[in-house]
Amino acid sequence: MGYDVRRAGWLPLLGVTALVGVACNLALPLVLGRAVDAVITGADTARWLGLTAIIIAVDVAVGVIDTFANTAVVAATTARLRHRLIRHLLAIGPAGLRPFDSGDLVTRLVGNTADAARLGLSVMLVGLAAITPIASVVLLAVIYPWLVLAFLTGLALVVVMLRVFTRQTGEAVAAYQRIQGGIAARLTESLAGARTVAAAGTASVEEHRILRTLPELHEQGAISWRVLARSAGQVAVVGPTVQVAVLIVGGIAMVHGRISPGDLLAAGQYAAMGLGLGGVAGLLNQYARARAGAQRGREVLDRSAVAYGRTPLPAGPGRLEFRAVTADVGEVRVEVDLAIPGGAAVAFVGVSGAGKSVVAELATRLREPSSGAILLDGVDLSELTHDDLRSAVGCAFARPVLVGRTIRDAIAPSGPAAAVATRAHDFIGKLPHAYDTLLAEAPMSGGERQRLGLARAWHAERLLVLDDATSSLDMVTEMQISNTLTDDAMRRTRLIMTHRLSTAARADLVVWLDGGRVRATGTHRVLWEDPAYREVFR
Ligand SMILES: Nc1ncnc2c1ncn2[C@@H]1O[C@H](COP(=O)(O)OP(=O)(O)OP(=O)(O)O)[C@@H](O)[C@H]1O
Repeated sequence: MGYDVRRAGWLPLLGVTALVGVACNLALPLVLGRAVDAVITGADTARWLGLTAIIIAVDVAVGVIDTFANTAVVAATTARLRHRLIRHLLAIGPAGLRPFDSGDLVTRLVGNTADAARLGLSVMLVGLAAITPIASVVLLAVIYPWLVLAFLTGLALVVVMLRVFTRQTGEAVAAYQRIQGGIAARLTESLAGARTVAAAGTASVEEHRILRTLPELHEQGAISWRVLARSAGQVAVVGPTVQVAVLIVGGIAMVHGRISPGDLLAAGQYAAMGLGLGGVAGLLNQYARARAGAQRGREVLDRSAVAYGRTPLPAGPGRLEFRAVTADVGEVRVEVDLAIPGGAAVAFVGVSGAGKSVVAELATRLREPSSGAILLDGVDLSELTHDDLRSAVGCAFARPVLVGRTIRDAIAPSGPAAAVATRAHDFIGKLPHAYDTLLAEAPMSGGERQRLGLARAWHAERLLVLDDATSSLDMVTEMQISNTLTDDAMRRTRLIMTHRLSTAARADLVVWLDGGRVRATGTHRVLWEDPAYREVFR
C-alpha cells in the first residue's frame, strides 16, 4: 500500500494558480520593458501600461486563491492521512504494533502527518520553481543571446549550492523527527507509570530520562537552520553578482544599439528572478520535512493488517482445536496440541510464565500461531470473516483498558444484561448517571474495572476466554461470577486462565501448562493427586 499524499481535490487548482502566478511574474518584466520603451518613444503607452496593470491584478488574484487553496490542501490531506493511519494502526493488531512505542506512534500520527501532507504540494512547488530559471534563460536569449552566458555561470553555482542544501537538510530533518518520536515514546511510558514514578519519588530522574535527547534534538534543529542560513547567504551573494554581470553585458549591447532601454530593464529583472532561488531553499526544506514525515507514516503502513477470511462460522457447539500449534514469543516457544469439547468450561493453570496468556491470545486470534492451526467448529480462525470471528469469540483481560466516553461505551457491544451477569450492574447503578456516567468521572477499583472488562467480552456467542480476568475480585464476587460461568446459560465454550484453585476445581477440565507445553489435562480432582500439580497453587 503506497502513501499517496498527492491526491487532493484542491491540488490541481493550486497547480493552475501557481502556474498562472509564474506566467505573470515572467511576463511582467517584458511588458514593463515595453511600457518603458513606449513612454520613451511616446507610442502605445496606454496599451502597455494597461497590460502591466492587468498582469499585476491577475497576479494578486491568484496569490489570494493560492493562499486559500494551500491551506485547504494541507488541512484536507492531513485529515485524510490521519484517518488512513488510524484505520491501519487498528487493523494491524497487537502483534504487528509491538515494534512501535505508543508515544512514537502518536508523533507519527499527529505531527508527522501534518508535515507529510505537504509532500504533493512541495513536489509541485519545487517543480514549478524550476520553470522560472529555465524561462529566464529563454527570455534572456530572446532579448540578447550573450546575456545567457553571464546568467548560466551564476545559475550553475546556485544549483550546486541547492543540491548540497537538499542533502544536508534531508538528513537533519529525518534525524529531528526520529528524536522527537523517541521523546514522545518515553513521555507516554512515563505517564502510563505516573503512579510508580510518584511512589518511587523519581520524577526528576524521569524528567532527565525523557529529555535526555534534547541536546541532540537541538543540534539537529540548529543544523537545519545553519544549512538554510548558509544557502540563503550564498544565494544572496551570487545573485546580485550575476545580475551585475548581466547588466554589464546588457549595458554594452544597449550602447551599441542592439537592445532597447526597456530590454535592459527586463534583462536585469530576469537575471534577478532566475537566480532568486533563495525561496527555493525554503521549499526544499519543506519538501525534506514532508518526505521524512511521509516515510515515518509509510513505515506504519508497511506493516500488514490482519487479514480475515471469507468463511462464515457454521452452526456448532464451540469445539476448539489446537492442531500442532506453536507460537514463538520472543525467546520462548509455546506448543499446544489440544481439542476442547464444545460448551466445556476449561481452566488453564500453570505457574507465572507457563504460557497461559499466549494460549488466550492464540484462541482469540490476537496472536497468529507460528505453525499449526486453531479451529473453531472445524474452521480455521484465520479463515473466518471478521464479523463472525469477533461476534463468536470474546476475551477479557486481567487489566482491561476501558475505551469510549461512558460506561455504556466501555462495555459495548455488550449491554446491561452482561453487566448483571458479571456483577458490574450493582456498582454501575450507584454511579451518578449509571450507564451514561462518563468514564473520566467514574473512579473505579481494579475489581470494578475487571467486571466491566468481563461485561464487554460477555457478548461472545460461542467462545469466551478469560485471561486472569477475575484476579482482582473479592472472593464473594468471584464466586458469584464463577457460578454464572460454570452454569453458562448460553452453553459457550469457556477458557479460563487462572491461578485460583477454586476456579480450577469448578471447571469441567483442567489444562496444566508448564514451560509453554501442556503437561497434563484432566479433572482437577485427578490432577490433584500429583504433588507437582498441587505445587502450582502454592
Ligand atoms: N511480548 C513478549 N515478548 C517476549 N516474551 C514474551 C512476550 N509475552 C510473553 N512472553 C514470554 O512468554 C512466556 C509465556 O508468557 P505468558 O504471559 O503466556 O505467561 P502466563 O502463564 O500467562 O503468566 P502469568 O500467570 O504471569 O500471566 C513467558 O516466558 C513470557 O516471558
